[in-house]
Amino acid sequence: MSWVPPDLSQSCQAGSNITTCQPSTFLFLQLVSNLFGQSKDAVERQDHHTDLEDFIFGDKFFENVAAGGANREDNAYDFIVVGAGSAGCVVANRLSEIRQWKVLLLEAGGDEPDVTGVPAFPPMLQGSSIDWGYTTEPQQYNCLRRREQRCNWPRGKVMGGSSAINYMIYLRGSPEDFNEWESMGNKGWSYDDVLPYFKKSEDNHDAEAQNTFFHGTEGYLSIERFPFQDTNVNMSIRAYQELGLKIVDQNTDEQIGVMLLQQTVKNGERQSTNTAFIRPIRQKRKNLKIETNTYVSRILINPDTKIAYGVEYFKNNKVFMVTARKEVILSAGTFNSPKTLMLSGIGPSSHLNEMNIKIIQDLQVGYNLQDHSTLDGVIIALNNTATSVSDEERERDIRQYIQNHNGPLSATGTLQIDALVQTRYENSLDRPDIQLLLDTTNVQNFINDPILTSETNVLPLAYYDGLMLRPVLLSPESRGVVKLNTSDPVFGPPRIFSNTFRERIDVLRIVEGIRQGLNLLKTQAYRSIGANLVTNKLPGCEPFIYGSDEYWECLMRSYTGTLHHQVGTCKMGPIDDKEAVVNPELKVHGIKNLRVIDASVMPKVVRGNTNAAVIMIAEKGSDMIKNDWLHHKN
Ligand SMILES: Cc1cc2nc3c(=O)[nH]c(=O)nc-3n(C[C@H](O)[C@H](O)[C@H](O)COP(=O)(O)OP(=O)(O)OC[C@H]3O[C@@H](n4cnc5c(N)ncnc54)[C@H](O)[C@@H]3O)c2cc1C
Repeated sequence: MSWVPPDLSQSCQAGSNITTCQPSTFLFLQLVSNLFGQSKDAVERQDHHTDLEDFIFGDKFFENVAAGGANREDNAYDFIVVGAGSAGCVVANRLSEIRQWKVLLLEAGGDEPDVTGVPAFPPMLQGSSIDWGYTTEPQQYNCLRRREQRCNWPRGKVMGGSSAINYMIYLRGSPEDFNEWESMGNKGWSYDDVLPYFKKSEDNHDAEAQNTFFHGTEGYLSIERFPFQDTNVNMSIRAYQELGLKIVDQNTDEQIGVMLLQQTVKNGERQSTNTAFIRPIRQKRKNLKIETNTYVSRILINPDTKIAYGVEYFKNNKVFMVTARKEVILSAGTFNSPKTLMLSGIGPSSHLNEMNIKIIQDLQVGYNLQDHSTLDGVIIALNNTATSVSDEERERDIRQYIQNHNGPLSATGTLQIDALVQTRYENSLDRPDIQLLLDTTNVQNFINDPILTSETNVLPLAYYDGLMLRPVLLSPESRGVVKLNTSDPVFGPPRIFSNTFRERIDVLRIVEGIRQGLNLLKTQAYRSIGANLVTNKLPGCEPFIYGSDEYWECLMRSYTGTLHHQVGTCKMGPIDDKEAVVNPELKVHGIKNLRVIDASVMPKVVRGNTNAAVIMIAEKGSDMIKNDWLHHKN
């Protein structure tokens, strides 16, 4: 099954006045698909995407299955891991290290196509065949100018999950984030407890690896800088230094400052958790079975004993059941882990009643949703780079990348710079509350049609003539909720009520973040290239004075953005925490032999990009499982 790029014809109408709607973009995507659409994973599997829509279900759905409509896979496993994303790939690797354990890894998507490997390509992965394509529900606080007032919240549906489509930033968060988790009743999750697990997965060969207190060199996951920096990268780092920010390694105990980011890459190629943790063992460990294009619909739980004993899944239009002798581990991510729990009878009783699902355990599944929010629309025009590269230049860059994994396509443009700052609203001593990122953009397209520009943002990050300043809210107060789809709970997308910017403090922090970021324009570095702020007002915000607090708030609510760091919907917490879904050992409260291990368990989002912390959670969770079954139960 080869990769299918996003379908721009959905957005581009005849007469669209932006360049990404021109035929050259369609041809470029076709070229990329031809060159990078296949997967280098060894066995090109014969299975096809399950045409789930063809499967009929309704009120009697689960009764039919229970009555024998399902094929039972008699071959029991010790552990079943649901979802091969950032967490699931790590867990499957670590559990299958124990030779006598039989491990089954089930993934709804297919093999990871080669297109994910190219660092400059993430924009074109969103909306492509390896994205679940979720959107938020329309709300009064956010996404007001987006199509149908919904923001796109992509998630990877592929081996590697979201680590295969993300921007590869490796940033762990502040030590105090983890101490805070512990202070919320999660014993064993302080920074001292989790640091060894960050180091365990890390294989860092850059200079900072010499600081062996914080960095590891023997893990599966390669952490490196990109091999290519264009002139604006170094110029922007100099500018931040002019503003007084120190260059620091933000993956130590010091975050406030600026750095050329560490990335999940190896020799100019992405390291998803599939690439790092599964590829090296996939054909070697006989006790690990991987099933792709396999959609898990629910966890099988005995309602009397409350013991989880397997899963039910769909593949090739057939429904199967498979059993787990020891545990089921749910690693389906922030949206699909709560969804799967609710379909299995674990969730808030009011919602499960409404959905006619028999309640096995009443827990606040789906609540506590948090995200790192940002906005589109604060644009700095540069005079030293061009968006309009010729076909020849693009082909030259592709050739260079294929030959030696170098050149403009081996990096994410200016997105490889990270500044972490504090606003006046931050009370902690040394934790940042705003991340300043510099995304790349095409200025004229954005002025012509900001919504269409973001919908058709598929070209490599390497080609740009403007910077989109993105202040990112690191410690949001707003909390959202995930619920089941009312008309199609099993196969339909979950309903995501993001509640982004519902709390006023979140807006205030971003406003100050914008102002701090715009100080870049005062620096010698930016002045010397004639960089200037694009002050055209965006549609919907014309009534406000450009640059006023009200104008920035209008942009936030109209052109809401996300760093895609949604977490928290199966919150980790002790039994007396009314919102908690899993305990500090990641076991679902009240249920035996079922854990959740993924981004959904974070009680509070870390003040860094979430992939590194998810991988750490998976490393630590795997050790907890080993400890239980090797040392206590057997
Ligand atoms: C576009 C984007 C950019 C990002 N950029 C960065 C970044 O630069 N740095 C960073 O640190 N973080 C980034 N993140 C966030 C980070 O990648 C995620 O926090 C992390 O990958 C989440 O890991 P997870 O294991 O919880 O979920 P996922 O990695 O999403 O894995 C869940 C897996 O479960 C599978 N699955 C779901 N439901 C089922 C089912 N019912 N049956 C079978 N399988 C199922 C999915 O297909 C998927 O493979 C980004 C995320 C996105 C989407």
